[in-house]
Amino acid sequence: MMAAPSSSATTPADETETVNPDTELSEGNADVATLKRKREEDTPSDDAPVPASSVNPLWKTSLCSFFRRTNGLCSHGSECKFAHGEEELRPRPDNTWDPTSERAKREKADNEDREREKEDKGVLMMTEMVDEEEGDAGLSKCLVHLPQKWGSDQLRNFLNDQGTVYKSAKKKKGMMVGFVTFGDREQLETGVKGLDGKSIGNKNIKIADVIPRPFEKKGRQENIVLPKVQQDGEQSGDEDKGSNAGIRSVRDVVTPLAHLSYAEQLEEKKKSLLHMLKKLTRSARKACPSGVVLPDWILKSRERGGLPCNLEGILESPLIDGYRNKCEFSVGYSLNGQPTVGFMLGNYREGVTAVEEPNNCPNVSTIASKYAALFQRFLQCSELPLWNRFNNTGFWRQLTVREGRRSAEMADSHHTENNIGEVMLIIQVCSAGHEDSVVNGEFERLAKALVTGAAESSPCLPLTCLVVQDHQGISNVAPADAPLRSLPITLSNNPPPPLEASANDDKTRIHDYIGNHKFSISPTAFFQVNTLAAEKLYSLAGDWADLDSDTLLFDVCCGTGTIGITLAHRVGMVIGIEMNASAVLDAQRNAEINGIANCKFVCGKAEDVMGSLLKDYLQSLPQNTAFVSTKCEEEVDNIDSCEKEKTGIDEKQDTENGSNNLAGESQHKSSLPEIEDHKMEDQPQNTCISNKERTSPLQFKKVVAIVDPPRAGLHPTVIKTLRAHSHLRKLVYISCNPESLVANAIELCSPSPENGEKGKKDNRGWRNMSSAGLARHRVKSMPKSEPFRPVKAMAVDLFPHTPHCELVMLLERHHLGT
Ligand SMILES: C[S@@+](CC[C@H](N)C(=O)[O-])C[C@H]1O[C@@H](n2cnc3c(N)ncnc32)[C@H](O)[C@@H]1O
Repeated sequence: MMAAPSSSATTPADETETVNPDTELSEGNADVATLKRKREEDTPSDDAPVPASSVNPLWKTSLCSFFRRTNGLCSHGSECKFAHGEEELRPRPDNTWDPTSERAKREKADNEDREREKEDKGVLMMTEMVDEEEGDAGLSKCLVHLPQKWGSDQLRNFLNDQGTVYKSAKKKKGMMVGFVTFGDREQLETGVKGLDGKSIGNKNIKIADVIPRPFEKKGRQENIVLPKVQQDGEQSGDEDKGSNAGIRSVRDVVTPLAHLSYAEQLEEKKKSLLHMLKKLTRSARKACPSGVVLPDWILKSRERGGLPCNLEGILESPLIDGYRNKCEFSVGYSLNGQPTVGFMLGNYREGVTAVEEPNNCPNVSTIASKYAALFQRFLQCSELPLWNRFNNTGFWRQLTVREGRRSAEMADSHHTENNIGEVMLIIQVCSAGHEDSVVNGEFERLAKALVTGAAESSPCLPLTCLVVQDHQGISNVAPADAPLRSLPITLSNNPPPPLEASANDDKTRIHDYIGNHKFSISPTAFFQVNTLAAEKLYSLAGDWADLDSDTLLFDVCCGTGTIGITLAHRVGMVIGIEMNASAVLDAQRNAEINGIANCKFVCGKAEDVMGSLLKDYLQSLPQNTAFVSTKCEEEVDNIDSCEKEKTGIDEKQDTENGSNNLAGESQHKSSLPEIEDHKMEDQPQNTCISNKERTSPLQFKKVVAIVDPPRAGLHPTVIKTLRAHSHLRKLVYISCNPESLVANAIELCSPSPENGEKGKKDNRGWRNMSSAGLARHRVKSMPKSEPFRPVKAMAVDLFPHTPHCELVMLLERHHLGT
């Protein structure tokens, strides 16, 4: 199931939008009810032809209750619209089955089994929290589902309240697990019996084994021989096998769909997208203010089995294996205690810190795996320590491998690895507290090891630039302005040139191609991780945006300018908006190297600049006064604090959510590029426009926006701005997180209240709301404006073997004056 990673963590019981096959079918069930009401009127007469299944998509998609109750005596016989028995039953348009059917029940049970299996396996390994002196790890247990805000004191209080006898107990705030060591086996058995299943809040405690790992001794790593894993308190006989027992493999964690054929993976993704889309209809129906007529698209959703618009399909990824052009490899210890470069086996919150090699993850390219192995070999004899997530100390943190393809003319269709022409390696470290001379020495040795390893590899590996990122934060997600320095790449035995204190812009970039367009990419700029599939995505967005030379295209969250630049020849002008300063510089450079003159890129947060840009560029167009009032535009600026805060939280979740840290995207704080005299006088300080003069407003017949926000979705201010500007009739929404698309679409597509009703000031409950619940709440204070309507949706699979998928939705408003 493709649940967005953050949903379960933030969705409380009272606001649940969880996917329940029964409630999911409620729209469909409404259709069935209508069918049942009509069955008498529609009873086909002898000479009337039987309605063909093609006429009604719900034909025989529900079991006939008369047939079932009367043991086959339904008077409509074979002409009955309802299925007489399981054999006649057809799947519903959304690919689900009548929930009362055996098939649906079996599917549900299978899903539950799978979920349970996942839960059972989702535990744990670490001894950092179990002291050496406490001795026998066999006497330690891990308590799962504890409140994250608890520290060790609260855990001990809880154990004392329960009358549990133990030797020591530890817990770190922020984790949902704690560790208890018992004095002897009897204490352990009694303790486990008393604690297992005990509820705290709405969670039941689960007891898991602790799988010991090496721990740190006074800053120096020390590997200890691993005790055998405990199975029901017994020691297993095989150390190597034992240490991995019950733990999901890195392949399962990073690419959980890899066990399915590609066709099956697409089917899974489609199913989960259909569930998500139906949530949009349900939520928009709920959000519709009382006394306001439901929009047509909601009323007609019944004909589509509850969908807000048709899901037209799912475009396949041209490459299914090794497609990622960017991999972020963690540095840490494997289950066997070896310094390892790869992926974490779970997330820190759940107490998992073990890292395993990426070799079995089919989405990782051979080149990336080889670089991970080279770096790993280097770390095994480095003088400096690996980063320790428990006490936030250490030096080596992360390796990012970014690849750029050669142009299409040079492509080798048989050996896709041969198409990689450039590679950038970014090594993240935390230099604080380490001596410069030692650090510089290690960097020189590292550069040599990587350059030599790449040259000796067969075939040899491309290596274009080597960059060090210095980051002191707790999570590996560094801000865009974290210091970068370039390491020289030299193969000769001559002494290398001195290390450069800062990354020289020209030396720290790689290039990739989308169609015939060449893109220059700097270390922290976003670039879609599956270039060939992104090409399909952008061209679909362009087709749906219905562009022509009279179109002004807003490319919102434009990154390195990929969407605007690839579509520039189809429009009059492109305005790109992006908050990451180096991505904006890349975008400018990219327009130049592709000889494109009709693109402008603005550096700033969309929520800060969108309103004034729309005003500037649209001011000479005739206003559609039916829907825009000055008041409405003014109101856009008044975001209440709840929205601001919530957005901040979403962004944080976003960055911390990359549980398998194959993040294609990180949230960056913008730092300004050095472009002089380009600040727009009426813009907030942190924004600038990339061209020399401010272009005077031009007359464009059409204004279209393509938005491609990060996982958290669009800021509420951007949504209000888009709604407030009635010239904007068409909006193509590209989303890497269907859950936030749904939340944003609720706000974009729900009618605004008649009397400009204000949202309640008391927003204390927002923290516990789902994103859809929050969106419904915001609709209440939406300034009076014409809503969009969902016209069609299409998925593009950029992430084979994982549950993720891009979703594109076309939103429109009626034509001016209608
Ligand atoms: C999913 S990426 C899309 C980038 C680009 N459209 C592409 O396909 O390469 C989202 C981009 O939005 C940028 N971003 C995130 N929050 C933003 C904000 N509030 N305003 C403007 N840009 C933002 C990120 O830096 C990132 O480049």
